[in-house]
Amino acid sequence: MKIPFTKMHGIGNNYIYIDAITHEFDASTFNQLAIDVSNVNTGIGSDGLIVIHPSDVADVGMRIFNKDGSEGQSCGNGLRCTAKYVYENHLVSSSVFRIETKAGIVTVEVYGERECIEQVTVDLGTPLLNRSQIPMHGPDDNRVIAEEFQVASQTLQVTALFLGNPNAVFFVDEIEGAPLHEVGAIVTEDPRFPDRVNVGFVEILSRNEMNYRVWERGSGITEACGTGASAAVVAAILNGYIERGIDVTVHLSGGDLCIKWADDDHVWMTGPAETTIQGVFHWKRS
Ligand SMILES: N[C@@H](CCC[C@H](N)C(=O)O)C(=O)O
Repeated sequence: MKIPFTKMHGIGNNYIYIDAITHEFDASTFNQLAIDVSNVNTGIGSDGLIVIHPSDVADVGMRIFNKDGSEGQSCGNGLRCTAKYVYENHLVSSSVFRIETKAGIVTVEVYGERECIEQVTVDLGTPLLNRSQIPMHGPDDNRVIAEEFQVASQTLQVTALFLGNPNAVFFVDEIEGAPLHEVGAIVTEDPRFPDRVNVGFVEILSRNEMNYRVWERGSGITEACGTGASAAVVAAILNGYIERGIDVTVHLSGGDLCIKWADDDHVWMTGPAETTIQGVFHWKRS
């Protein structure tokens, strides 16, 4: 089967994009297709698959499938790339438009020439802070802020919230020593998070700057996670490290994002989107 695709990335978080507005695909194959395109040896190599599809409730729709074939609810870097793709390909007319995701409808704004969008702002909406909304098991339905959290033999402090996807955030003294493998790989599968979780590590650099690294649910370590970095800014504000309502620069392995938790409760993320390859994947279904 021949699958036309575009490979795009947002600060290194790379996905294979298929356009289900222009082409027809069998939606029941998306989980397996994500596994197969992500394989660097027998596929294309990516952090997963993003399907751009028609929407009845917004201008376009987007679905995100991780490397292991599981479906996430949203994707911050993927939303910026989807916005670039649909605007450059004249699938929307205005530079401000709405994208449907499994986590709700988000508004995006693209900046640049019609054929060459470079930066995109995404209104990721309102973070969900109560335990049951993350979801996370526990004794009550309060917010999870610097809560003691046992991982193997260590006692850590976790701040958890839902912003597009479930996120657990740990603050560390130095990002280079962040235990991505030792803690990230374990916590993402921890039964206290019934839907699994994205695991982020944050080093606070100043009142408006932080380093962030991530172990993504379903994909492992990636160069960047837009919803995760946005959740990390909210977590830093909840812990009193950063003030609300200001632009925060988040340094990720693949580049920087500008993120603000505004006074109206919405979280705004701005960053680049890039196209790297267009082609046809010759898919031998496994
Ligand atoms: N990389 C993404 C998030 C992708 C989904 C995530 N792994 C999940 O399943 O929750 C981003 O940029 O937000």
